[in-house]
Amino acid sequence: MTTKEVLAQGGIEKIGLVGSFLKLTLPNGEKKILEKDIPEHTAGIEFILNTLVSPEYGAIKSLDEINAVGHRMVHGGERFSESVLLNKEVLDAFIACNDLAPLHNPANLKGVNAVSAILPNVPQVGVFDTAFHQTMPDYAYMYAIPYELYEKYGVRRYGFHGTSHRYVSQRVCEFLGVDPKGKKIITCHIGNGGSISAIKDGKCIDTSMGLTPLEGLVMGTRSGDIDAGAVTFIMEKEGLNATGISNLLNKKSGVLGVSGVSSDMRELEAAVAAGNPKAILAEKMYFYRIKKYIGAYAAALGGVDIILFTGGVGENQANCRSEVCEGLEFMGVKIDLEKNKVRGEEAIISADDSKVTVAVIPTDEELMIASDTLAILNK
Ligand SMILES: Nc1ncnc2c1ncn2[C@@H]1O[C@H](COP(=O)(O)OP(=O)(O)O)[C@@H](O)[C@H]1O
Ligand SMILES: CC(=O)OP(=O)(O)O
Ligand SMILES: [Mg+2]
Repeated sequence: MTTKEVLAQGGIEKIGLVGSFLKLTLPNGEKKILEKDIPEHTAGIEFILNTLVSPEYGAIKSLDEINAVGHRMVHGGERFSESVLLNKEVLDAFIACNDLAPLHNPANLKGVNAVSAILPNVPQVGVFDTAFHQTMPDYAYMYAIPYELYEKYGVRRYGFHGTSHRYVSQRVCEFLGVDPKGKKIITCHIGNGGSISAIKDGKCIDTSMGLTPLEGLVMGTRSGDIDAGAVTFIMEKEGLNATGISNLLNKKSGVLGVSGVSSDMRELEAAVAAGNPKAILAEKMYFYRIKKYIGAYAAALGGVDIILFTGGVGENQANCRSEVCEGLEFMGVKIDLEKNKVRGEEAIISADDSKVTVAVIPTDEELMIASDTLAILNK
């Protein structure tokens, strides 16, 4: 961690399915796919650790070299406003949030348990997606529904991708050589899931995701904002129960649902280039929603100094950035189309005479997790 050197990077896909594999990037940049039957998460963690120490791919010589393990944990509710050392009491509080993120939290816990089983004496740290957003004021995080639903079940807006919003908002200030104090920043994390945050003096004051990662932007397969009246209407017309409507809005909507083509923005771009009208519509909706949130957050912040793009789409797709910023000249946003051609690297993409600085900052949630873990270890 002194040099922040990446020794190995990778992830397992298709756990419990046919054709599961570990995708690995070696320090020299070489990519490998290691196919392996991985029925559940503990076997997956075991395979990762064995790969780390194997002579062929070995990044380390022995598991004894691992001083700590940091985990991305998605929903920490109101309990966690910063990263914490994991112990039984903390994990019980985390499990209590399972209902709020049924897709993410149980999987996170499996990762923790697997590491505990294999490396019982190594400290583990939890880094929560929701933590950075805990500074939102109540009038931004409350829903206008009966107050007792907040008291009984914690129904409120929490926000997600907080580790990414925290990293890029700090990093952009380092990159530009400015102090976060006094700065108004809008961070656009646009990946498979997408969210936007408004950040004042380094603190989050609003973010587009809510109780769950469904609110806000149009995403790959998620609808984002939708009239709750439309939700109950569809449930009645289509005879859907809670699970049915949740699947429809989380997995079959967004650009996939509108275009019928794909949830992947590269494939959507290809369909747009081929003139597919539904793909063109889906793309316009996707960009328009981002623009609306930028306008809203400029108002919430009382102005904006920096707008930045991150995430798979935000880092790579130039026309997303230019379409989103088009027409925002009135608020001092002027993109330089030549500079905007950048892909996956830190850059300023606004014109020299743009009042607002627009930037691309590739996110690095892993570095944030490692840094938090080290800081807690050193405490
Ligand atoms: N070179 C690229 N050009 C356009 N879109 C890209 C590019 N690379 C990745 N993407 C898009 O980024 C999205 C995935 O973003 P990512 O941040 O990896 O998602 P997540 O972490 O939420 O799974 C996909 O829609 C993908 O098509
Ligand atoms: C919380 C969330 O939406 O995460 P992801 O974008 O990784 O699905
Ligand atoms: Mg991501």
